[in-house]
Amino acid sequence: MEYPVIIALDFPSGAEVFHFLRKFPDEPLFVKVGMELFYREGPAIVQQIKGMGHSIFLDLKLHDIPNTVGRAMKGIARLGVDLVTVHAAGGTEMMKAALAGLDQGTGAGQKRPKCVAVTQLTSTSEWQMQKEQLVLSTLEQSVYHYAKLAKQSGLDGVISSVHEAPIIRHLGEEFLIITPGIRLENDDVRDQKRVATPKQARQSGASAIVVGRSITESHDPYETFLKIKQQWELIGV
Ligand SMILES: O=C(O)c1cc(=O)[nH]c(=O)n1[C@@H]1O[C@H](COP(=O)(O)O)[C@@H](O)[C@H]1O
Repeated sequence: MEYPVIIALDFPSGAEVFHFLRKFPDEPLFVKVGMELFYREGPAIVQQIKGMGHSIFLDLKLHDIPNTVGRAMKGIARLGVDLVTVHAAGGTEMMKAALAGLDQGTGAGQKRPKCVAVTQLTSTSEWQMQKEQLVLSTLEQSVYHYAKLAKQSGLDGVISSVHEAPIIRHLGEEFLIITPGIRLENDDVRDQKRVATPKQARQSGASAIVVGRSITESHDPYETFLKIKQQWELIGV
């Protein structure tokens, strides 16, 4: 992807986002607006960040009946974002409805936002998945199964941990594999369960990484961002 390091803007308010973005030089970034920020600030925050020249991953992880998801995606496409998410657990009918909604909401001459499916969250362990979701396969099998359903539904890719990226890559070079749960060597894992470094992500065939707190809570976010980008770029593919 053009911008392989996506910064998760997990802040409680727009004011904090702009304070954070001022620490970066004037260059385009790929940033993720998630539920915390979007539910507080609404669609205006998307327009404001877009106005600064950044690409936007609007991560609202839609998971509802096909009709509702399709209609919601129609509205989301009108925001002119670059990437959106659904939960693969919503099923193929729902994922197809999401794409149809995005197509309907994309204006003439605009690009349809890319749509990727969350497989198993990186905060889920295999034990949890088996006990709480009653999915009695390995975690890798579940993620791969969801990735195949996403592909069959016509989606552009998936979100998974770095650990499942190599097997998902069998679904094709063009299929996007976006991997959160990224930590630098000595970082605290916190609520994540399946983590990896940027270097491991690149080596595993990920298309891009999502990094939140390692950058947002760093004493020098821009320097940490550059360090992560460098780790990514140093690995040949
Ligand atoms: O869809 C996501 O972006 C996502 C999926 C997933 O399985 N795990 C996951 O951590 N994320 C997001 O990636 C970001 C990770 O944040 P940090 O753990 O602070 O790097 C958060 O914004 C999560 O919402």
